[in-house]
Amino acid sequence: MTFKPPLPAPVLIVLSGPSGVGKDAVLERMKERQLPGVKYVTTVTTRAQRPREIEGRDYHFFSQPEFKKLIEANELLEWAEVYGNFYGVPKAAVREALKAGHDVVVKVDVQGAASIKKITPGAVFIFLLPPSLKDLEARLSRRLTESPAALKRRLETAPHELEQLSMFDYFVVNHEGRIDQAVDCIAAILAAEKARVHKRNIIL
Ligand SMILES: Nc1ncnc2c1ncn2[C@@H]1O[C@H](COP(=O)(O)OP(=O)(O)OP(=O)(O)O)[C@@H](O)[C@H]1O
Ligand SMILES: Nc1nc2c(ncn2[C@@H]2O[C@H](COP(=O)(O)O)[C@@H](O)[C@H]2O)c(=O)[nH]1
Repeated sequence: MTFKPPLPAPVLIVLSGPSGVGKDAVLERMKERQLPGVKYVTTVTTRAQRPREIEGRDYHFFSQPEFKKLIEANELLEWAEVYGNFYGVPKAAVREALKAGHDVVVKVDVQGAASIKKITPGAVFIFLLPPSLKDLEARLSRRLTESPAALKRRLETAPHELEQLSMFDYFVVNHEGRIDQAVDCIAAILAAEKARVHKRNIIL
């Protein structure tokens, strides 16, 4: 008898969590650690570019009319208005990366995760959690990117987002000063998902 183990199927990871929990910090560390075969799809936003942000790395920065065109051309896997700006996931980039056999990671807010779950429940939904609301507030404040009013808005939204935990497949706690531990946990989830006997079906 000849035997070959099954080929692992590409996985679509949807990373979500309240603003300031550390999604970008975790993604940045994942990139630094060069997890093999993983592609990160940069999302599109109409939000103003922050001083240290780089076009194409942090976001694709679009004007509102340009964003509207993407919606009309059905080029976004999902889109949402978040804190007064528009954000969306470019469908073609996700599709092409999966087609090339890569595992794909996208970062969205909780409403984005809910939308993607409706479209393709076969994605893997990970909720990044803060150790406490106090830590979340400290992180968002330290980042110095939000006006006091915007900070308040984001912090008031967080408890409602945290109530959506049951929608997710996994939670990962981003403990203070332990980003690598969160990355280890995501890498373990990815490894387990790739070893599934019954593959998840990704429909885009
Ligand atoms: N484990 C951690 N320990 C300490 N500080 C952290 C940790 N993770 C992230 N931070 C810091 O917390 C702040 C918020 O992190 P980050 O910008 O990555 O959050 P985010 O979830 O991507 O936010 P948003 O949803 O608003 O884009 C940053 O200053 C980041 O350096
Ligand atoms: N639904 C979507 N949410 C997205 C997308 N890209 C980013 N985000 C989330 O928006 C908020 C605000 O982000 P910020 O950079 O202004 O702090 C945060 O939760 C992001 O994760 C997207 O394509 N769709």
